[in-house]
Amino acid sequence: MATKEEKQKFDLYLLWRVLALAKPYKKVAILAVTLAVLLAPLSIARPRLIQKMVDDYIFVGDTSGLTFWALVIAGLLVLEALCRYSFVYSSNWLGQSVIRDLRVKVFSHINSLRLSYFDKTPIGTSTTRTISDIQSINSIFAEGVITILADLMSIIAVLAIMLTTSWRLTLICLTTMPFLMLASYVFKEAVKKSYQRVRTEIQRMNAFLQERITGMRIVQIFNAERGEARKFAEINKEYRKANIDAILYYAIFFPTVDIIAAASLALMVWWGAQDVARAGGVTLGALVAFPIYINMLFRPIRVLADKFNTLQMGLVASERVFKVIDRDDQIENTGSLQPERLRGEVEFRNVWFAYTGIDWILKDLSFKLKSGETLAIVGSTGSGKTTITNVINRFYEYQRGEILVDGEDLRQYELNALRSNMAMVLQDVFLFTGSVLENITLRDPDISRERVIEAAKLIGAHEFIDRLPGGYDYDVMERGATLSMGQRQLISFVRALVFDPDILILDEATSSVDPETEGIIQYAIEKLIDRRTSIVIAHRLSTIRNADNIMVLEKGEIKELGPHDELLQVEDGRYRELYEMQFLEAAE
Ligand SMILES: Nc1ncnc2c1ncn2[C@@H]1O[C@H](COP(=O)(O)OP(=O)(O)OP(=O)(O)O)[C@@H](O)[C@H]1O
Repeated sequence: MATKEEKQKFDLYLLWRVLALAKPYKKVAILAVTLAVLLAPLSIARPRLIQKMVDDYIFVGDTSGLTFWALVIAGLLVLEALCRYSFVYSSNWLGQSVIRDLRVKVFSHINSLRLSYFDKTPIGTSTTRTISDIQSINSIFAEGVITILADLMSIIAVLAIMLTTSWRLTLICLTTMPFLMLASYVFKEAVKKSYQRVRTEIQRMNAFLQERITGMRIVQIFNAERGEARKFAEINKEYRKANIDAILYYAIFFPTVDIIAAASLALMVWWGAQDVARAGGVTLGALVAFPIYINMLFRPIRVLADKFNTLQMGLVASERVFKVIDRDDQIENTGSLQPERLRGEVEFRNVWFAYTGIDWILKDLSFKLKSGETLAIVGSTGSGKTTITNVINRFYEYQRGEILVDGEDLRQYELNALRSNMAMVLQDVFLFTGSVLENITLRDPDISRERVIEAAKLIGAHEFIDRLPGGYDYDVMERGATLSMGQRQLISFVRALVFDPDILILDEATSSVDPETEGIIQYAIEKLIDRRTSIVIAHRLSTIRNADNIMVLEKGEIKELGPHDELLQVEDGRYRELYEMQFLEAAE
């Protein structure tokens, strides 16, 4: 456990790090701080002038200068309003600019993390970090540091003017301070706790909702709506309770401060009136100005405790965001080879791989693919087929052995150069919200519409895309929900083809489609793998038959490897068994 001192040091470090983010906006930051400092004397000038008007003019029955001073007060009011507007605008502008930059930074960083990070981190967490946590950092600028500074400045200024006006009256007013301090402390701690609960509950609610909506089919098909609704109602109830608790503390605290302020005022009037009557040191003007001073003193104190909490919460959020940014979990990218194109030779030499520890998923794998060859991988579920494709892409790092591409170690290639020469078609096609065209080009400006159409025509997808309302501009709903499985697959084939990869990795979908679509897909795959090195996790008899080699994988080991005809000859062979049981049956 960190000691309180360590915690404070850490908070200061976090604060410094957050403030350092404002470096590119130094001028605006200086402007905001200057305005904060300027506002304090500006706001106390008014009551001071009122005091002067009472004492120097009204009290002595001279009305000659009243208009002038009234105009000065009005002018000051306008100036203060302008300064306050500029202050609020500049501090929020600063906060929003900083978090805009930070969001981009976090998003880019998340994009570069290894896939293993996402295996361990729920999607909801990454979204929370990029959106709501960063939003809280804005409050450090907009409601935290600079406004706290402004409030402190105005407290100091008010106290100074009060003391110079009448130190006795000031001391009378301050007798209630210990009560105020105590109330602020209790409030601050209580609200902090309930806000922490609010945050936890909202995180739970986010995660729950996200998962249920994603898995809506399962919920509905198994009639789980009622159970899920009950669970949701439970989380919702906790969320409501945490919020109400927080609001309750505000409801108690603010009237308490008002009562304390009223007590100060009452004490001041009681004592001050007697003093004026006695013709002591207090002037009538001071008695008129003091209630305004008291109001000005209590107003910032009233919100200060709350602002410290906001600052604290902003710091907690910043700690989480920095944790993501500091995560050094990228795939090592130290290679320097950046070939324009690859010949497409792939070789595995005694490759071992485990997702965790020594739980080997790939065991001593060795095989070779010549340029332009197709390798079909078959094997039972969980045998490691997808894993092979994951390590070639460097989504995950293999631990032992060597993978060579065109005779060079995979790690010798610059990651982007390597990946730009490889394409992957996943079984579970993922489409983003946007047009068909955008889903194919992935917003790469170098890929023209003509090229997309050409690729679509080549693999026989053009006709179906053209028939969609709007054609290539047809709006794909989230994850492509409005398209059929076959259509989604075809779009992902075009996507792979326009990138014209030298090595293609294809995870064939197992979902059955109607015979006509099946024909189109089969044709598309043939075109796709034609004359380029391809590794296909194969489920179609046609793909397997056409492949140069077939690898039968079992528990991460190669059981058989060779061309279709050769493997079929193996007596009691695994491929022969699979072929007869699975593929022939499916084909029939
Ligand atoms: N991200 C991961 N983290 C940890 N273990 C994983 C991960 N992905 C896969 N595995 C494990 O690795 C093993 C091989 O998985 P893989 O996905 O490569 O199998 P597969 O042959 O492609 O199976 P399928 O035909 O069902 O897609 C499985 O036991 C699986 O549980």
